[in-house]
Amino acid sequence: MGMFERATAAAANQQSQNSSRNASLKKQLFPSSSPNPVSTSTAKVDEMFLRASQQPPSAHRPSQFSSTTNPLNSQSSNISRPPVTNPKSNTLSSICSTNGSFADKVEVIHIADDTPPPQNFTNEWDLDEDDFSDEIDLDWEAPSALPEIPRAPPKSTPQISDLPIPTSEATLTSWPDSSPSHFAPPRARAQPAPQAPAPKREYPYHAQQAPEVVKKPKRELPPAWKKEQAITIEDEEAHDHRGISEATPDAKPKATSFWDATASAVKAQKKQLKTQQKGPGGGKPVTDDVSWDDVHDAVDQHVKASKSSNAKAAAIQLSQEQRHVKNLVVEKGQSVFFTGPAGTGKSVLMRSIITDLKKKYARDPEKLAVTASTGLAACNIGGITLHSFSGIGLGKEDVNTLVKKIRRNPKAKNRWIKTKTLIIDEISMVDSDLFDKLSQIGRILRNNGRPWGGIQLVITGDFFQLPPVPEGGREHRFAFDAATWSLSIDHTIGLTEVFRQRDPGFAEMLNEMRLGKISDKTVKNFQALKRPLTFSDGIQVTELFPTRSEVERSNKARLDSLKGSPHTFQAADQSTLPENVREKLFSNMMAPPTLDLKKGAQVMLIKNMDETLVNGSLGTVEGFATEDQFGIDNGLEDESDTKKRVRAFTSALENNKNAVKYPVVRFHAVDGSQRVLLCVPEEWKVELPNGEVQASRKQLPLILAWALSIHKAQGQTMERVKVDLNKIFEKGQAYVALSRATTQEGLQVLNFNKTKVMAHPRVINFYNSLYGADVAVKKKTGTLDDFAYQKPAVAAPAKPALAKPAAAPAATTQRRAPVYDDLDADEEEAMASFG
Ligand SMILES: Nc1ncnc2c1ncn2[C@@H]1O[C@H](COP(=O)(O)OP(=O)(O)OP(=O)(O)O)[C@@H](O)[C@H]1O
Repeated sequence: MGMFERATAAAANQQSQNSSRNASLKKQLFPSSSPNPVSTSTAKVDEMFLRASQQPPSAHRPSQFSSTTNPLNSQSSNISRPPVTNPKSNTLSSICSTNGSFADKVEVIHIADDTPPPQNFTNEWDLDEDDFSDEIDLDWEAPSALPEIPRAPPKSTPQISDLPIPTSEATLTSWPDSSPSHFAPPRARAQPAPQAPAPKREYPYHAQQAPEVVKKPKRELPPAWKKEQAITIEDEEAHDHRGISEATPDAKPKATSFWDATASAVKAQKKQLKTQQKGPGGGKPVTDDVSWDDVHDAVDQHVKASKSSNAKAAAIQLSQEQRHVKNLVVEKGQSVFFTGPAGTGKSVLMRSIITDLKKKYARDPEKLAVTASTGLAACNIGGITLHSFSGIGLGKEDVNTLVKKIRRNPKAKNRWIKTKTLIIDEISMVDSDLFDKLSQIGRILRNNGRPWGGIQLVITGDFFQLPPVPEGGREHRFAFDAATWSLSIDHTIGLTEVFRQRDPGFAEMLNEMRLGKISDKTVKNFQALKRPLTFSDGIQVTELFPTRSEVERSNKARLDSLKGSPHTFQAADQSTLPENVREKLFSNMMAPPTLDLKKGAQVMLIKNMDETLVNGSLGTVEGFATEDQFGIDNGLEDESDTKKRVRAFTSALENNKNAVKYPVVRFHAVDGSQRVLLCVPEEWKVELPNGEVQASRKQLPLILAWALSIHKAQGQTMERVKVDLNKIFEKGQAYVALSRATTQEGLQVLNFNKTKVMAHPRVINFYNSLYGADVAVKKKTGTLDDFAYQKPAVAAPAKPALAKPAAAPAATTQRRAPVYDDLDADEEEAMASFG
């Protein structure tokens, strides 16, 4: 009997043992399950939830289902978002320098420099086996038989309820949508002294070659501004907010200098200065593109950003169920698959887990491999694709051929041997064949008969969201269909607490949609959302489309309708990957290779800047300005005539027409305020686990945002969304698209039709093995309180059902030994794995 047949038989056997427990299982909403049929686990899981519910609601929990938020006042779930712990969050610097940007013609900015790639830039690429043709293992053959994969052993797997509930409220994690770079330790730069006016500018690229660039004069206002404004403020309240809300720090002593001033004091100071400078024609642009208002606002935001970066970083506190999962992974070393509806904090949790695992493996970082099914998802968590990690290239060959290929690639082989914990994000887009192949490859390369050669797996994703790209028109084969799926995972855990949508009614509608069981009431509610949305701040809803071409067409048409010539910003890319792979990788990065912008263009921020300007924030381009217009150290420190200095500053604005002009964007921040920011280039990197950079792109952290693809929207939280269901053609698309919205007030749905909302039947079956879909629809968004409330009604004998393996019921009849014959030669599809 072959290995996989044995695995299948084992699962079938287990399934039959557990079948009697199914009925009671289905009464449970999102139990934690384990392949280990330990009968006592259920009670303990229930107790866990009971304990959880008996604890007073913690501060981090949303006022769950208690109020409907309005995108206009932004009292949304995002308000409580903590700031990003981002050493670069206040960086408004640029590495670009292009002359002639004031020319009144089409402007192409090449965000490039002549800096050679960083030293750790690698030219290794695991896909091309020819690159490693002189390897020693050419004649190696995989062993014909490996030890049998152990059947779900009667191991003493700790049950979730056995685990100590982390009591520390100090479970900190960075902002969920943080760029990978935000999790890196800050680059070496001087800690600002207590009285330091502002952090030094950071030049990500130049710093490596030209340290003197870092020593460039600080970005600060001319001293004249500081002095004059500091001494004229008498009353913080007596100022004009110009409609821009701003938090005033608690009980701060009266400011004595500009940089020590409270935010509102700064505002008042600038108002006074503005009044002086505007003169009778106040508000008129002082350059072709940017008005004084823009400049003042941008200075203001720069001050805020500086202050916030120095302030103590706030952080999301993980919920109790999130902490449980993290504990299982980090402390207990268990292989875990955690799933849950959109917005339940899977990404937040995964980032927190990665942070902790990085600490755990600080001495040997290569023990941790962070991967995702697609390049986009990988970029979002600072990892690489699963294909890239494993060194299988397109992965179409059979296992033995792939093993040989990896053995010829020392770095890939090393990764397989060294990795102790493998993170896989967006599992919904991983194909079952790939999962089985990698599991088998791990066994062979690590000479360990356990699935994946004993590597701890930490997997997340939601199978109701975008599925794997179908190959050659055949049916989707999900990772949970893999023969080795349930054997590879100790615990399957469903997160239940929805953070993104705080309106219980809306969360309920989405949950019905997710499960494909939509009540008439929900149909009516969705149909009522067809009304057009208009917002007083002028920022329009972002329309989500299934295809990239629709997105490009829509954005282009809107841009063309604006007056003037576009300012074009070209990305600066670095990579030594083979051209086809590089192209695919770059084409799937969030930051575009070319970005055309005009005054009036609607844009979305694609990096976190601080606590309220985050990945996903929408804004409008107000104009274009040079960096120097926002921070000039013009050597006037010693002069005493402040008015003269102000005039000098004004003149500097006029004279800096040779510097590159970047977009000044007025953003709709997540706290409901409007904030203006000069957007300068940022950098994105794709790195191997050992820190080697495979590819990097420098580009403005902006995309046009009248339209966005559903693929790129996956994982985003958006305040204003428009979806036309007539355009939807794939299962999961409608759910992904609609579940991006935080509120109904910020969602417009055209042509809502029940039949357009397609949940894959096998996905439904799979989740039915975790909880009853009927129960879930009724319970909608389950909470820990729901579990506690249910407890008395659950008969004690039903408890053992929770110990059932996650995928057994759905997979038993469909599970099959993997067939590794040549798949359809669809290069394009396979390459999609890289993005
Ligand atoms: N413990 C928490 N406390 C407060 N807010 C949270 C918490 N966890 C997540 N959030 C917030 O919920 C929103 C959704 O989180 P996240 O993107 O991690 O969800 P997700 O499950 O990954 O969603 P999707 O499946 O749609 O990608 C974010 O705005 C995030 O800040």
